[in-house]
Amino acid sequence: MLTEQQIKGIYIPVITPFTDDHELDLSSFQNYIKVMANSGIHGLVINGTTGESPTVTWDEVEQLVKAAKETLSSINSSVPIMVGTGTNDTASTVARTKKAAALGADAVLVVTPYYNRPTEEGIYEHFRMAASVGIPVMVYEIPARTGVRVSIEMMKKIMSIDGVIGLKDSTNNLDLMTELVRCGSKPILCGDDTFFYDMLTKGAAGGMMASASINPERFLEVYNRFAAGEKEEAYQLFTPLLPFIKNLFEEPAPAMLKHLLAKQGIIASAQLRLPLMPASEQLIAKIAL
Ligand SMILES: O=C(O)C1=N[C@H](C(=O)O)C[C@H](O)C1
Repeated sequence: MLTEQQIKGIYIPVITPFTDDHELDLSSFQNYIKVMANSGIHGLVINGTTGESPTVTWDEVEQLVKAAKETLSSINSSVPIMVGTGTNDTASTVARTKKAAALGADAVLVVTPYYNRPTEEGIYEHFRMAASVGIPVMVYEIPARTGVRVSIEMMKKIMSIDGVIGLKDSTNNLDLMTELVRCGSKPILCGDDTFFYDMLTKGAAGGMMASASINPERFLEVYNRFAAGEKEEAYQLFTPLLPFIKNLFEEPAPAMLKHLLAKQGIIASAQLRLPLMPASEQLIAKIAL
């Protein structure tokens, strides 16, 4: 199981490859997991936003976790696996969290409950219940997608729950993490790729970023330089990545990411499930590998 100390470095929220018939493509998935794990990244996240969680069934998530574990063991890799189990229903979140624990996940990623607009007390209870299962919980705050923004005071309370080991911060600004770090918070990973360098300077422990799937060593180098105290070098390495990151998210993710992974030959097809659509020809023309 993951510890707070292991929440650092580059975590890859993995895509879910589909065949052209929209079925799971486990063979591409296993190849992709192997490439990511061999690159030296610090962790993998299955069924995050990048994994198209809204259109992947729980039964499919279980197949993905089993396939990833099998691949990692075949290459003697100890890269930890985090599984997205958060929904906007506390009971189903708890049930999924129990199932992820039974599958041997190292931690779970639980998003702030979206759509039903709970009170802050309700959100606190949601995370408390998820953490009570006994597998480490990483909180995922992404207001632009959930439609709710947890106050800084409430996030401090949520972070103090036993079993919560850190926060993936996709709030699109530095206010939350600046205050949490000031109070000596549990580790925070940047979940908003363009902010990676800025968040490192404010005390982030690393990043959980979809863009790091493409040539992960570029992001690892930024992190390693920064961690070694070579901040200017890290900045000089990160700045040229920004146009690539912006293009990657210009259209709904992970369309462009899947296109690039297919182009690199890591997965067989860039297929998505509706309502997500393939990357446009205009965007494809903008990004040369
Ligand atoms: O897969 C995720 O989870 C990620 N979420 C962020 C988002 O959805 O905007 C971006 C991050 O790169 C990965």
